[in-house]
Amino acid sequence: MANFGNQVQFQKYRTMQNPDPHRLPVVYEEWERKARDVLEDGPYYYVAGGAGGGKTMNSNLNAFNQWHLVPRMLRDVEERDLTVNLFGETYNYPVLHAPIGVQSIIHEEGDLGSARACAEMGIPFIASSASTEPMETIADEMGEAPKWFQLYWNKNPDVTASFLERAESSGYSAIVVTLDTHTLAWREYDLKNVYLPFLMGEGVGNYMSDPAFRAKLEKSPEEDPLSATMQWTELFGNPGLTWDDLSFLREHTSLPILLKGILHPDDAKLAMEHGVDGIIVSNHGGRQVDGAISALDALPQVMDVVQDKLPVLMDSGIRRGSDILKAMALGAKAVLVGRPCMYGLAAAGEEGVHEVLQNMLADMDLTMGLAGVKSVHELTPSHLEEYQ
Ligand SMILES: Cc1cc2nc3c(=O)[nH]c(=O)nc-3n(C[C@H](O)[C@H](O)[C@H](O)COP(=O)(O)O)c2cc1C
Ligand SMILES: O=C(O)C(=O)c1ccccc1
Repeated sequence: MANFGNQVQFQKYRTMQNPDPHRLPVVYEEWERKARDVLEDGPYYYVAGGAGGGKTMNSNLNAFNQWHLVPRMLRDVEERDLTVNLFGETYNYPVLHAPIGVQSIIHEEGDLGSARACAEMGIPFIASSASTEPMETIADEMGEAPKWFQLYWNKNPDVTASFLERAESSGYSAIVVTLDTHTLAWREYDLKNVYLPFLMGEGVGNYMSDPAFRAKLEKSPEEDPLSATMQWTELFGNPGLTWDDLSFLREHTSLPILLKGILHPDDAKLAMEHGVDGIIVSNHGGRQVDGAISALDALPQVMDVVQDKLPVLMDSGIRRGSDILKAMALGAKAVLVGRPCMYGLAAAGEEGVHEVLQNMLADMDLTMGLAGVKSVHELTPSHLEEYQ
């Protein structure tokens, strides 16, 4: 059987016989442009904007240009292997859908459209704590397909414990704890546009449906949505947490725990000392600390500390197939794709997310083969040259 990339590529060239005037973009930048065309300023900049002046958001992309692949020849790359194993599960591709909140502001299909696209491809969908649909609805929509849950660790331990218990009992197989967003950063465009989706009741599905959250309210969210939203804003983030608090999570879940937002090698060391199961090197797509190190630049330093003791994943800046290969050559076991999926969702709902992921993986598979690499497991820094 032909490899994934060849199949997708051939299927596209074959449409030459009957061209579709409404076909979806192939060029990545055209997805961005399409999203800009269909979204109002508020939601568009909520997705596309970064913290402060967007310096880190730009460095995330530029960092990939610092590294060049050095292709090797005559290495029998006829049958290529893209599968990865994480926490005892084998996944089709080294790619996961990044946790993204408030997807209802992007397209009416929202979280469920993205979740279905991932389910169809066997790509783990990381459901956000800030999804508009409750995690159980997303899980039902996905059936047996792989799914992880992202935790925003809030100020109320009962609500946090309840989220963990709900995630485990509704079939999620890992917990991603996002540490870099205990407070929303200074986001110039959202402030300019006076745009905060939660105040309009978007992205709060897990909270409004949570028994521990509801127990704290005088009136139910159905009776008094505004008070419930105010309660949410007070509870959402917990800037007071420390490393010692991690034991609380372990007590409330038996699932693997990954920490998302690690950039400093000393934090990677602390993560290992505190017994977590995985690390995600990320700066949240440059949406939190403007001027922060790019995620790709942080990766080698984290790898020096972690080596192969824990799986390290990364996100922030993955746009094309070669980006995935570079991140993996520097040590990432898999990558998370964020904004590109949202541009796909904006342009064409579920079909758009599917298309964006499929194109990126086809590009990755073909590029990998052409670089002389037969399996994602073979990728090492020896496939790269740093541009001085
Ligand atoms: C609109 C939007 C919402 C996001 N919401 C969440 C979230 O709820 N939880 C989370 O851990 N990360 C969230 N992220 C960060 C992503 O998981 C990921 O780290 C980031 O998008 C990677 O950067 P990139 O998309 O530029 O590659 C969000 C990102 C965007 C663009
Ligand atoms: O906007 C974000 O980056 C984000 O992570 C978030 C935070 C709270 C709710 C929804 C999304």
